[in-house]
Amino acid sequence: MATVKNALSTRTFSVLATVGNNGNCKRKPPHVLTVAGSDSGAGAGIQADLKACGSLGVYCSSVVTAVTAQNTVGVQGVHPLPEHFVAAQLRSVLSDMEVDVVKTGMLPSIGILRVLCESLKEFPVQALVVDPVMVSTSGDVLAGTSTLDGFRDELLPMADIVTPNLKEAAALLGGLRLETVADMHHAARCIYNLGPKNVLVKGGDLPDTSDAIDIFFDGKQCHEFRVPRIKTRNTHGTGCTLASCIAAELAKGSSMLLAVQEAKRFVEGALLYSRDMVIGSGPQGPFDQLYKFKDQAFTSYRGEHFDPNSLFLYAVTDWRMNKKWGRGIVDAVKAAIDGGATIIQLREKEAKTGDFLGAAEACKKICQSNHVPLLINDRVDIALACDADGVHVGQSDMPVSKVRKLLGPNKIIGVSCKTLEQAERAWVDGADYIGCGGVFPTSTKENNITIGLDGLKALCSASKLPVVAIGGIKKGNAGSVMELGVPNLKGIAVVSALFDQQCVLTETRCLHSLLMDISASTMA
Ligand SMILES: Cc1ncc(COP(=O)(O)OP(=O)(O)O)c(N)n1
Ligand SMILES: Cc1nc(C(=O)O)sc1CCOP(=O)(O)O
Ligand SMILES: [Mg+2]
Repeated sequence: MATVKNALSTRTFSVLATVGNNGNCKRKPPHVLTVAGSDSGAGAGIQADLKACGSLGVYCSSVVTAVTAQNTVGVQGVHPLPEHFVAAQLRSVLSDMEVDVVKTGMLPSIGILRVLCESLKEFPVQALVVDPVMVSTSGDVLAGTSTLDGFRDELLPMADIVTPNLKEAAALLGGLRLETVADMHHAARCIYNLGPKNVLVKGGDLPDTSDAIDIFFDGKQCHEFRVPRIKTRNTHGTGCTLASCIAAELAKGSSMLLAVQEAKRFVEGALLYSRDMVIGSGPQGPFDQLYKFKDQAFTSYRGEHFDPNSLFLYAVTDWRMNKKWGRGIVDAVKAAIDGGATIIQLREKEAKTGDFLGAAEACKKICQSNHVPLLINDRVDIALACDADGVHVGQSDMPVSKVRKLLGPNKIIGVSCKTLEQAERAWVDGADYIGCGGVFPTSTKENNITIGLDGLKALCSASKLPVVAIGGIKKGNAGSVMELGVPNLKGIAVVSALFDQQCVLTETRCLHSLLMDISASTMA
């Protein structure tokens, strides 16, 4: 199984800037066209696609292939549109509107499927995402057997990714039994042989698993995505939403693997937010694809207020060390920033409240003028009083959910985690990043448990949040941490390596340039 390279995630948005007649700069937003059925209940189909793409900041046009009558009980009726009118819609949009990515959902007849293939040949797009909708999550059949042949022989060979659930994967493979994760790996490879460039087999229906497991195969490597299953009745439309999000991320310029990861994060977030929502009386409810607009606090970590790259060189102050070397906290912070620290945490365990606040206010000014975020360790009151950028808490400090309530959606919250359960909780509770350690033994924090490089690696691989490594890290071993190359590991947090030293400026400069060299060589 492959590890995901910790690529710098700056996205190249598909934005075409042109100068209009009046001299104004015009902007072409990333554009997904969904070709799918209408769901009267608005949980799935065209309605889900529009909401998901809109939430991700992508323009979404729509070609309706069928109108369905459905609700939380099931599908009461399907009314396919005439082929010539599906063709007319496709021509209208594709000939005029500079579509980046086409995403397909319900294609209710082989005729409609062929009309789509012809249109795509006439108007090629950057990527084609095929959600081979055949059976709804409620078990209702949405595409006949003739369409199955069309998927296999005509549409899949054109697809950049196909995203079958277990039933659809089984149908595409002639009724193959898919009951285990090993079966899913096998299915992903077999479907790949039908012609798509990438395959995502979704294991949401896999029996006897507490995790939701998906298998992604890009023709070379199989990636296994495992997340704890979210217990909710509101899962109608997950397939449509996932495929739309993949399409939206591709339209924004993501690589396929990152698009899939981001799409999965979006769906998980939406399910979590909507898990207790009650709409309709049937067995399967919709979830809220617009959740990001509803509860800022819930989704704060995805907001604009935090750039995970700021974790690159994270300086954590220590009152005793600064005293030992005869300098004040404000001078120490200034030197760390001048040397290249990308984020500062004031960890002043022994300071009196008044002194701490005074120092925090002075540091805030320096940090602000250097565009470096300032966090406060443990003390939410001090953070509020000095309007710091955020707070770092541990497992025995104030819980993240409470800190979020107090600080609001636009502040940064970091939380220390040593286990995968803690990391999952951090995400659910709305933290922005995880501090993971002790990577090595440290004398700065008493009785700290060392989890080692292996513990760090396991946590980073499972985490949905960016991670900064901490504990005993210094020039001599920083390379071994960053060269792990694990997803989500964004930097190192250090105390004694900067502050238990004669010259904070020199030590910070030195560590910063070492980190730059490492990231240049790992990206090469
Ligand atoms: C970046 C970062 N990671 C971990 C910690 C430790 O926080 P905590 O577990 O609350 O321990 P104390 O720092 O409060 O002793 C941290 N401070 N920063
Ligand atoms: C504050 C802190 N937290 C840790 C954790 O494992 O969560 S280790 C640690 C101390 C880090 O100091 P130094 O860089 O001097 O080893
Ligand atoms: Mg603490």
